[in-house]
Amino acid sequence: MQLRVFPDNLKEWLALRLNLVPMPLLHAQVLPVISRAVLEAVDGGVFEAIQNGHTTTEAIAGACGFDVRATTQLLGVLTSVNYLQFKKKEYRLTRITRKWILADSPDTVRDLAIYNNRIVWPWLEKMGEYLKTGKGLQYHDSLQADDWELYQRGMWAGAISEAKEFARKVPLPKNATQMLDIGGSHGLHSVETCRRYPGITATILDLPGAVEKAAPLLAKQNMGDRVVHQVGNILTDELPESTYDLILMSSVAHHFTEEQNILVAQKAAQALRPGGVFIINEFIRPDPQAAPELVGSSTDLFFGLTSTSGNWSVEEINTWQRASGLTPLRAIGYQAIPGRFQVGARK
Ligand SMILES: C[S@@+](CC[C@H](N)C(=O)[O-])C[C@H]1O[C@@H](n2cnc3c(N)ncnc32)[C@H](O)[C@@H]1O
Repeated sequence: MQLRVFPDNLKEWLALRLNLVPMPLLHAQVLPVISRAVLEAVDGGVFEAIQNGHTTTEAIAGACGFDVRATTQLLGVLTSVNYLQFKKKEYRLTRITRKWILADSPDTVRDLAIYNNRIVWPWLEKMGEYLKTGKGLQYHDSLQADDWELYQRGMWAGAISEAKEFARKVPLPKNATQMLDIGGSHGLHSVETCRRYPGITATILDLPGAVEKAAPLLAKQNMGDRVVHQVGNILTDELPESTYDLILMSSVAHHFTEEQNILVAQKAAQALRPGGVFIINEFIRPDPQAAPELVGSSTDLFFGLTSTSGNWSVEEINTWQRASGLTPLRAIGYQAIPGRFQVGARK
């Protein structure tokens, strides 16, 4: 996937073709403002205010506790990116905001936006430092209790759009019964897998701060004993031998160094039953010689900054799997999330 600018008319088309438009200003001036405006609007409840009938600028400002003039400017930005429509002095939600942002939509990414607004945004200011030192943050070591809650809710919102597709496509061995979800947090991948395959039960292994705040999210899924949390640290804890048919590690490899990922692959290999499958579910670092890809590249830098690691290529992941005695399977991409793959291997 790529970010493109579409001209509104022939004059603009020509200006773009002739390289007369200073494109870096789009990235340097326009996009940072749009990003922050969207985050503040979600966090401030602009879209829920409109859903609840506050459709004029004054009413939206009143419902959100915002200044009227500043709200006019904010709503202008949101309308320009098709998050809102403006007709007869009233704002209306669009299909983007109704499906993806409203708190009561089953597809909402709202909590990820709130996490990004409150916790992640200040991290981005450290990018210059990261580029000089190569040392990013290790945020799992420094999150406070309230941050853990925003983090876990954010991860839940980020996983909603892929969890069903994960379960539909996962190369599950026949007669599988036991799943381990390393760093599984909210457990949505396990929940959707267990819903699709009634014979399976899942254990979600995660750090104490995560389990404490993710437990209420899992409880809402009403899975009872079929999906349970286990407090632990995959880097220091041992796994039981020949126990699991499916071991998933989703969005965790980008936090770990190569040595740590090799260690996890070895632990997973010995914890799988024969025929069992180990899946690393990740954004993949694009090959710079191939076509540019927006999601894989931006998440690679983001995870470098926030975890001093980053995305890995399919080949790198397969190398860890092979070194642990597993046989790599064909990587499976997502329709819903560009740049993201299930990179599996069988014992
Ligand atoms: C980015 S979240 C991914 C959550 C979920 N798997 C998903 O795909 O949405 C990373 C998770 O890994 C957990 N984690 C990080 N280091 C870990 C470790 N050493 N052992 C177990 N879990 C860990 C974090 O607490 C967090 O819940």
